[in-house]
Amino acid sequence: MGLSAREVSLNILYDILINEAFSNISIKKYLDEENLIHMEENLVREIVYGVLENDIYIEYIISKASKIKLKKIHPKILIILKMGIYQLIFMDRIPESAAVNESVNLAKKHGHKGTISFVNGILRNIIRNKEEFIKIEKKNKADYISIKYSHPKWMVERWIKEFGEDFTEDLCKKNNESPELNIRVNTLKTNKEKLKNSLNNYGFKVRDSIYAFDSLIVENPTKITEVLEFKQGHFFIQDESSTLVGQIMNPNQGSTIIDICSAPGGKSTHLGQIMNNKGKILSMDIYQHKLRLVEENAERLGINIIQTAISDGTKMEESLINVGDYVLVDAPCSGLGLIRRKPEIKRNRKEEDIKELVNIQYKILSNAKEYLKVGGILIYSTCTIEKDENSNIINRFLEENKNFRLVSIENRLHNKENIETLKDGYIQLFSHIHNTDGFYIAKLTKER
Ligand SMILES: C[S@@+](CC[C@H](N)C(=O)[O-])C[C@H]1O[C@@H](n2cnc3c(N)ncnc32)[C@H](O)[C@@H]1O
Repeated sequence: MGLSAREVSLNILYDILINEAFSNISIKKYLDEENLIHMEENLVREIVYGVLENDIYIEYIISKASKIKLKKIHPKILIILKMGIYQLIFMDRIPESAAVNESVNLAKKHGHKGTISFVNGILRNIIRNKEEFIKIEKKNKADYISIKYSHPKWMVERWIKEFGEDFTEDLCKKNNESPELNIRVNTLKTNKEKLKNSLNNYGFKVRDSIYAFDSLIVENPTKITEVLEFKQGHFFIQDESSTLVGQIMNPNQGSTIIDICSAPGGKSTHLGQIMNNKGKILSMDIYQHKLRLVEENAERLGINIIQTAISDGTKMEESLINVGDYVLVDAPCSGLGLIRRKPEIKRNRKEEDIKELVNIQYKILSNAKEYLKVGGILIYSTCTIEKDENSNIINRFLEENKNFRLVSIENRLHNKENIETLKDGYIQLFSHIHNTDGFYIAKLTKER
């Protein structure tokens, strides 16, 4: 007999929390292995994402309920407890008895007599005094936000300093809500209306996105990659924010584009689409295995003007100097704009990483400027909301390169709702304001 939904959830969470696996990859791997019915797959996703989103809060509850310190609890038993508490506190549709019994069954399989009564005791204690356990006794707002919305303290403090308390609370709250899936219509093969109709016929609920011309939002996307239109390359899964990069660059047909950090090819393939598959795109990345994804995606989408090349963007490629009509730096970044989709970022990302990333980003940008022809367009983008990785980088770059300036992107968005910086040549998107991933895009030109 195959594994139960909760056993699969335990394996996935162990993989993510202990082996630092990525949630999307681990979930796919385990769900592909087990043949769970649709409802059970949904339960797995709900428990896995729920525990990851609320990890700090759940640990806070355990620390109040357990005499044994968190670090002393066996990792598997701790995850079983977390899953049990998530079901008890955050899920309405699971009866308390089921949450306890299923957790005790898991403890029987993975622990011993002592751990069984430990799990049983803690969960029953929480049921008896729920209100007491969920109460957050913190006077300091940063501590409160950190526990309530399970974001590490350094992140909350950084954001409070940057954006203020209310903004940070709204952002952290939104980060724990499940995002909708966005797809980009491949206009080389179909159009928005045609694709909408086909997807509606399968029962998918689809609506237009706000800012991007070629994006659609799918409200019930389960198994969308199994439809014929996906296999035939009629669409690509890509957040609206990321689709705006190509839209803002808006390259002319026949141009030469250098995409320095291109894998898995979301933006390169979109640029190929905008250029009507005419011109040349050099898609580079530091990882060979990731470049294979660029090639696979280009093939599925019917784009043949992409040439891939392995290259470290921090090192100068002399052969590319003055070659690009357009250069894209979609830089490696802290990913703090993607927490809704990858909640494990909250746990794995460390504050010290940001400094290191800024160095890499600036080095890549400094090489990128050499690859651009005079009069060409340079786009810098990230999926983060950190000022150090975004506007601070661009301001420093402009300070040190007087031959570059920001270019207005006023007519490049379908809608201007809540965006006031279009004229200034950049945008910073936030999940709780724009309902997209947190994302930064700046458009610059080389004047001489
Ligand atoms: C934000 S992702 C790019 C996403 C891609 N542009 C897309 O739209 O699908 C950043 C990429 O930078 C690559 N990368 C990291 N360090 C790099 C470096 N030093 N040089 C070139 N690429 C690098 C990573 O492998 C990753 O694929």
